[in-house]
Amino acid sequence: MTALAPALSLRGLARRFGATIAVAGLDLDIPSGSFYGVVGPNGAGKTTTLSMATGLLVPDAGRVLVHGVDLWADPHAARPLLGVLLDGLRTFDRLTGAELISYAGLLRGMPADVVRERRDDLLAALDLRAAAGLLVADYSAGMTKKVALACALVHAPRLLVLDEPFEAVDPVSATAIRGILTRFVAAGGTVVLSSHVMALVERLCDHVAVVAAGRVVEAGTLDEVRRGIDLEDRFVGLLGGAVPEQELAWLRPSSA
Ligand SMILES: Nc1ncnc2c1ncn2[C@@H]1O[C@H](COP(=O)(O)OP(=O)(O)OP(=O)(O)O)[C@@H](O)[C@H]1O
Repeated sequence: MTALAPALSLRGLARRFGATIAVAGLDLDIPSGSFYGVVGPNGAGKTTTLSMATGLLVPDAGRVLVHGVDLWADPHAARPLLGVLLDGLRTFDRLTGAELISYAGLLRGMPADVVRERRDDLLAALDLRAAAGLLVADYSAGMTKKVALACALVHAPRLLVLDEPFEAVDPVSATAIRGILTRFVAAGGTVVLSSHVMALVERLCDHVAVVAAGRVVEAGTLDEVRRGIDLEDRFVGLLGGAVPEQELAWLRPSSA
């Protein structure tokens, strides 16, 4: 591990599912201390990339370095550095929210009293105190996302990788999460998040990568990527031509 190493380095990352090439030799460096947004159209390979970058999906090829540590060669050294929230990841939903956070902390080998203290802090910070004793199976989509975020934060990782962390989360909770993440980066942590909400990426992130067809098509600081225009306009300019405009002539209320 070196002080100068990027928080996350992806080199030649590749993965296919049958005939589908989900990630096609993707290279990306996430500087330490950055708030990094990953954007791209549906099916671009973002979730597959983040799954391989966090040890949850075996790559067909390529390397993942977390603060200079090779994740797939030395997972025991790399995993403690990582906090992960992935879209659609199954969780132990027969536990209560409080139990799930405790379980995540204890699994990381943390002392029980520290886990208890951090669990209570996280439940309060994410407005989950009233739901702490409910089964996660009975949580709403936004509450499930918040408790999963708490599990990703409990061991105070150096690098947080979050797939769509704001999806389904109400505006008050989203503000609280933004505050938590901003303070985490200000304290020297690194956040990588994927999102389809360009305004959110522009507001939060200092770097952005645009991914399409399993590759990075543009990456750099927010200003380098958006080139003086809105990120959304830049995104559509880069990729909009890929989606043909299809006239749905039958889609008229009167044509039933
Ligand atoms: N488990 C799987 N089995 C088969 N194909 C998969 C699987 N996971 C992903 N794919 C395919 O890989 C490609 C990339 O999917 P991925 O979920 O990584 O994209 P994404 O950029 O996260 O999309 P979205 O923005 O819609 O969430 C898609 O064509 C998808 O159908």
